[in-house]
Amino acid sequence: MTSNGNAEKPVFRTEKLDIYYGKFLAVEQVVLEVPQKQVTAFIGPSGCGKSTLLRCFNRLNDLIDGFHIDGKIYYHDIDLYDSSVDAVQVRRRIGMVFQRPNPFPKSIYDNIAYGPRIVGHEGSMDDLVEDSLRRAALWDEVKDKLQENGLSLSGGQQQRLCIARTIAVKPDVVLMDEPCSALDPISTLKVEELIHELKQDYSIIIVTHNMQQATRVADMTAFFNARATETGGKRGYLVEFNRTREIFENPQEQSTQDYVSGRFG
Ligand SMILES: Nc1ncnc2c1ncn2[C@@H]1O[C@H](COP(=O)(O)OP(=O)(O)OP(=O)(O)O)[C@@H](O)[C@H]1O
Repeated sequence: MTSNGNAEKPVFRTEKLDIYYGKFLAVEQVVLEVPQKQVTAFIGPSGCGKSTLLRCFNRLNDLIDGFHIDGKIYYHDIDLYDSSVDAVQVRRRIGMVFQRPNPFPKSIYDNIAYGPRIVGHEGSMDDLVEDSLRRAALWDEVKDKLQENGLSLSGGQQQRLCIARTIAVKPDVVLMDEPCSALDPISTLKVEELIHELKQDYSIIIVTHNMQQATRVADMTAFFNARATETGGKRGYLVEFNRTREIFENPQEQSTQDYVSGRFG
């Protein structure tokens, strides 16, 4: 797997980013640089816009009526929302793993082969399927039943299948929206180990409500909060972004301290 650009440069950079659903300004003025080949966690109380921001990075919100942004998101040096950028290509380079495992109702093999077939993968599909499943630490558990339905696997295995499916199209970035929240503790640890392995090759952003998970997997952590608006709603904003250890052991803001010590949220 290759990534574009210099490893010193951020994979994403936002400039004064405002995110709207129709007239509702959901998240305001995000200024953030997400490093390459590291794990970045987004934490914060419910409704502060973590998932909204995450979905901006692969233009998944484009599918929502009324969604728009002000400001900029750069992916490497590309203005991600420029009219010349093809959102389908973006989603190929920037994959996503969701909260609930969502394998296709197809065989384990075809779950992996589906994306590469669409993009015209040349070379051995068997090798690609094996390699993707190995990288997702699932090969040994499924190698003798590749033709069985993906939905026959356990929840934790299904989530690793979804991760294998995501990396099979050789993305540059993997976005994860609470990937372990539907999993038991053992499956959660397996996925966390996998995240550690994957950061050798991919830049990863993970939304999590689990503080321990952020400390276990993330190199960098962004803490978001929401403030009340004049109209009684809530508007998210980035409070603090730093190395995970700093956020948890030496935060600069009182609200970060309160959140990471479990005093609110
Ligand atoms: N499709 C949508 N249409 C309109 N408003 C939305 C949509 N999705 C999210 N919102 C609003 O945007 C704000 C941020 O929501 P978001 O789900 O991004 O927060 P979050 O921090 O990820 O929350 P949680 O931790 O509960 O998942 C909320 O006020 C939410 O109601």
